[in-house]
Amino acid sequence: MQSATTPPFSQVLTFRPKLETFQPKTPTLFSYPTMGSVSKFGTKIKPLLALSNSSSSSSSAITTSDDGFVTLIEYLGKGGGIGVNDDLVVLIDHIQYACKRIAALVASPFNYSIGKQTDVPASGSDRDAPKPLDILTNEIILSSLQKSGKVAVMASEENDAPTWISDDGPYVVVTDPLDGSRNIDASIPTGTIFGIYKRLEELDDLPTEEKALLNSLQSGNRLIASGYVLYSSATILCITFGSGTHAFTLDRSTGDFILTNPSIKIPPRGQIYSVNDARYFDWPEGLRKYIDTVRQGKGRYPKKYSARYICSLVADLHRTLLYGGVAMNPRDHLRLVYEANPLSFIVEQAGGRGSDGKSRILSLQPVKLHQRLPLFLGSLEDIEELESYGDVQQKVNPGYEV
Ligand SMILES: O=P(O)(O)OC[C@H]1O[C@](O)(COP(=O)(O)O)[C@@H](O)[C@@H]1O
Repeated sequence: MQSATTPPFSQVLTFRPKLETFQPKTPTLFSYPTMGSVSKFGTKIKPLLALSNSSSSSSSAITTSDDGFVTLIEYLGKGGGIGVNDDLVVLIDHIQYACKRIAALVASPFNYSIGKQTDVPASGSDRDAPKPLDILTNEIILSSLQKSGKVAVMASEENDAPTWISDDGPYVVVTDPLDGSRNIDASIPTGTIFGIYKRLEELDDLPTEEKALLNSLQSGNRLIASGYVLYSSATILCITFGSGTHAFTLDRSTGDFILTNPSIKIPPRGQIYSVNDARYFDWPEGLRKYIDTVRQGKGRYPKKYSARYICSLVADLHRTLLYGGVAMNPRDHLRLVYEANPLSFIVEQAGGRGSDGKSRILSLQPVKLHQRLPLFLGSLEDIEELESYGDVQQKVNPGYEV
């Protein structure tokens, strides 16, 4: 039953937050600094280089504008995204727009009442019961993909089957519109994940349902782009087109994603493992040994590791990408098609590895849209060491409640 203060779900679906809504309408003590105005405070910040852990030559192909800042779309237009054609730029532009709307939504004072509405019951398929915000963000992404005119089919965590959009759309998009939505009431970071494939033209004559599914079950090896957007203290869009991994930070004053971390290189070793270790006694011997070893500083890297676990895949991965180490979920929980594959592509393009504990994720052939698997993402040497323990996939799954 709806409470008196909670809008009905149908109204919630028409809730369309705009970024401008969150700009102060009356003068306040604080006004958003624009990127251009930052230098007035005495420090000329160059986001292109300031946050980069890349080599200086890697961004030399990109021409910066006068103020030294490059937006995502400028970056694509100026040769940053090698092999990115106009169709793909249009698609990315629509995806970034959808993600800005989601960024506003997850930060909105109204999402509390939206989140309080009764969860939609799980369907018969192997999907978790979606939360209202999962459905809303799914609608936002779908609407942007439809408007782009560039998408044949969207496969989402929130739909039992892929949604056919247009016969002549050149691309296939797989997505988890709002990962970590269970964290939302506590304002813990969440994220959107997406992967882009080319439409398989050889399937064009098949019945719609069949070609929608087969297009969505492409192996991760065939991804032409993938990315995530992290909704945290900053909103960060991290993307790869197969020529490095690059991160852009949302400038809320202009609504632009600004290139802040070009050519991210994940450190070959980190000192952080990220896992829900309340599950320790359900883990197999190999995984327990690995964690016991590195936390005592007795592994190949002779330093004691620290634990960090946000329980929000995008946030845990983003930290891992920048600081190194391993982000993992050893049980069959995360999804191959729209979580593991896009994120593995990002990690590999940054010099790391995505594994199911035995094999490279991107070489796996998906057989089901909502297929689950153990997932290990991170620094190359850390993942290789972890895999060497052999037995790291958790088979026991008593159906945890939180
Ligand atoms: O309960 P666990 O095993 O710690 O799993 C937590 C993981 O589940 C997730 O919340 C994803 O689950 P959903 O796809 O159901 O949202 C991740 O963000 C997080 O890393």
